Amino acid sequence: METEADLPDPPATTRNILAQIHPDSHSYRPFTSSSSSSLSSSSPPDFLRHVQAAFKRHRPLGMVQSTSIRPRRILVPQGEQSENSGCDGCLTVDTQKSQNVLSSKQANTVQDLIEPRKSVAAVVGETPEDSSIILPSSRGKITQSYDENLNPFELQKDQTNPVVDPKIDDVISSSCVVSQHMPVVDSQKKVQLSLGSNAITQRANERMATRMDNLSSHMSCLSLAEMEWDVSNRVEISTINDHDSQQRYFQNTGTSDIGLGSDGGISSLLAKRSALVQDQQHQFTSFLQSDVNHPMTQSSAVGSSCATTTSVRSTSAPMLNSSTYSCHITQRDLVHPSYPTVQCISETPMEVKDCDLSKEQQGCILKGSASLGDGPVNHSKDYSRIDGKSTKEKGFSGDVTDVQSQAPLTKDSSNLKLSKSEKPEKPVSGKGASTARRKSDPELFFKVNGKLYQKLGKIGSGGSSEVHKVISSECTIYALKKIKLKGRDCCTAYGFCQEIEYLNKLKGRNNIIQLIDYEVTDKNLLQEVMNGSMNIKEGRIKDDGYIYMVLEYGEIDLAHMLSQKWKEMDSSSWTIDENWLRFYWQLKPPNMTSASTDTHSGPPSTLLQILQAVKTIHEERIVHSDLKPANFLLVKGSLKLIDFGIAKAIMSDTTNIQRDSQVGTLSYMSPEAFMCNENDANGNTIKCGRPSDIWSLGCILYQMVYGRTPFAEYKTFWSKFKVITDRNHEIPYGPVSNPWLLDLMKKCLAWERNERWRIPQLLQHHFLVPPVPSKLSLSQDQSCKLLQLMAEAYGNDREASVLCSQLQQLLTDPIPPITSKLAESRDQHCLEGDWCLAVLICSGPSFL
Ligand SMILES: Nc1ncnc2c1ncn2[C@@H]1O[C@H](COP(=O)(O)OP(=O)(O)OP(=O)(O)O)[C@@H](O)[C@H]1O
Repeated sequence: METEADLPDPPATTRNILAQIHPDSHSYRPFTSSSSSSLSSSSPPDFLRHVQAAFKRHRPLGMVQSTSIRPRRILVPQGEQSENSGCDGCLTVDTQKSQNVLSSKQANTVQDLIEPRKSVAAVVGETPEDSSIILPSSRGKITQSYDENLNPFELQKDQTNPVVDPKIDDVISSSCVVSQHMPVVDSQKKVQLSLGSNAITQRANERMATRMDNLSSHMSCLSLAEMEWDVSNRVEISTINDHDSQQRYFQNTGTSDIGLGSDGGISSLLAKRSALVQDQQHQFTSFLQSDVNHPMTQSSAVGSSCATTTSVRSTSAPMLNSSTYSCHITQRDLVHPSYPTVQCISETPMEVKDCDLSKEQQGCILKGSASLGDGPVNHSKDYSRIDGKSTKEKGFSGDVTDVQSQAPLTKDSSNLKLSKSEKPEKPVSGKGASTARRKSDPELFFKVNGKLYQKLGKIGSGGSSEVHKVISSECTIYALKKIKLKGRDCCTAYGFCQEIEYLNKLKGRNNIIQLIDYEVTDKNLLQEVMNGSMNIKEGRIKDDGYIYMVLEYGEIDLAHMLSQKWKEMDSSSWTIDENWLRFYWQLKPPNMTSASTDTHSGPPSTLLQILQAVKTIHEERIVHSDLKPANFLLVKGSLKLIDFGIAKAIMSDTTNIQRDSQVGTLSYMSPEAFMCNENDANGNTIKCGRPSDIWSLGCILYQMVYGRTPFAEYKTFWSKFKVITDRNHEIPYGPVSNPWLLDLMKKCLAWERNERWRIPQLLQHHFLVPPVPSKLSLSQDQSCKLLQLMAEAYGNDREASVLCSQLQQLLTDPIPPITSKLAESRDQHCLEGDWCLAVLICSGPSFL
């Protein structure tokens, strides 16, 4: 058992407090003007004012509670046993008797009284060393334990003969209201009123002083306390700075009285206390209600220097991540808005740290501080916004500030860097910034089907659209294509809607850009396209309609990839470096025999990917009509085709599309695209189809090889038109070391569209599927001679002789059918003479 001597001297601050509370103490007489008689005779409100004043000077503590708000205490095992349990003079009253006058709620409050006895060690330990607050990290919150049942007016009843159960220290420690003479209900539901001696009182005073000191130091750490409220599933930050309410609270508490010395007195005490508690609860509830419209609603703090209490319900509290903060604003912030310190609680359990107001600019949402002088702030809203999860649900649909702050989180910062081609969006600055951010400011956000996407920068603007880099509420980067419909003719507008249709059709195809979401503000237009009931109307669209398409984000397009490479080279001395081409295209190793990407596991070449993408759409009977390097995007290492704005579906009874207008990018346009819908020399209508896309592919390949398009020197539309539509015009091909490459280009750029190779053929072209190189370089004659010799060597072996003669035959004419077992295992490439000979030689007699 601890002795008095063990107890440390309370520091001056505590002495002051204690003296105000216990003016009879010889050691700690704070106010000379204040005597025991004067104090004991002072009215309850006076006394409360002393207490309040003392606390104001020292520690801000939250202390009110409504019926619906249940404080959570930290439950840490209390090692200390009751020192005077069973001591003489302890008046024990079975609480059962008191239950008569206690409602169930009141019983709860009594239970609350009990709880501190068990848990108070969490707040204040027995010694200064162990008095440090051990915050349960798993809770992820700070809990301030307090008890509204402690009635400071009970002090007056026993001023001259203070009786303190040592355990009351604990109660006091866990309470925001200090009471020496509180009846303590023990865990066995006994009410114990200690009627101790002066010595006990003295000791208790000292212990109390110690506790107060400890409490003071704890509260200096926890000037802002957090309580868990069961009010709602929301997190609420609130502040009380309503002095009237505080005053009312104290005045109300001052109306109680305690009768001691008899059972009835205890009952009376409990009854009054419960009435008091009810009143307090009522006061607080009405305070909360009356504060609904107050800037900082739902406060739980009392005292001029104790302005803020924050409720964070651990189970429903927002997930605060490393870059979001919930901020607790002390009253000094309220009083001195310029005061720089704001307490922020990070998600890291129980971590309380100071952060600077500048956090706001960094994305820390400090609405409270920002709005301290400005008017209402709905903190719960703020909280839900800073919650990564709830933001997903709510924040993005409502308020945008958190999006701003949350968007460029650390998820993929590299993604957030704007590429050179991206122009950052105009920052909204100045006074209007915060206001602007509160709403879904179109300057900063796109809204597609009610979902907000924050603009990160403009990627580019095509002939018909603007494309922006955006971030969604899930922190995913997308490209958002915005097409303005106003001023477009109907056909063009239909075309834009058809792009959506095609992209929907191509969903899941990994070489086509994926459409995530879209919105056409002109619903009729979309409907007509989707129903196929388009009426070609004269005139242009007058309404302010837009098409929004949320697309997978591509890091770079092929055009930029190529131009970067070309910049590295001196264009005047542009020569084909086949090794570079092979590297650049990641050509398949020569020993691969199939162009199909499905049959090998290595990375497919760029060219293969281009062809595969076009194959995909051609299989879906879609002609892209605008193939060019800029329309192949690199998305996570894969080339994907974009921009189906002028794509056309091929009708089922034809292989061509009917173009309503001449479209495409001139440098890549096929001759028939220029002459689409005109009549040829035979009077047939010229139509576009898949070969048109093949021509464009030929232009891309040409550009990759030579660094310029085939008709680059013809600058104007008419000169281009003239030369491209001229069947006699010879496309210049510079020398290339690989004749297959030259052949591939020519196969694509055949003027006659029917002469152009189709995608399946191109995929088998020797440039992509190089022939197996010969291992031996024997001439045909030499090979035949060798076979002759072998046949002779086997002499009378008729079967061997037949095989040799068949092989000889193959060498001279590879077409005839083979009936032997050699034919069963043959590969078409293997039928060439040198190879067969090699097999024969290697296999020897055993093969034969
Ligand atoms: N999903 C995307 N990811 C990244 N960038 C994109 C994406 N879609 C388009 N872009 C960029 O925006 C540019 C214009 O896009 P797009 O080609 O779709 O628009 P457009 O108006 O049809 O252009 P144009 O008619 O000139 O071809 C592209 O060149 C490309 O750089």
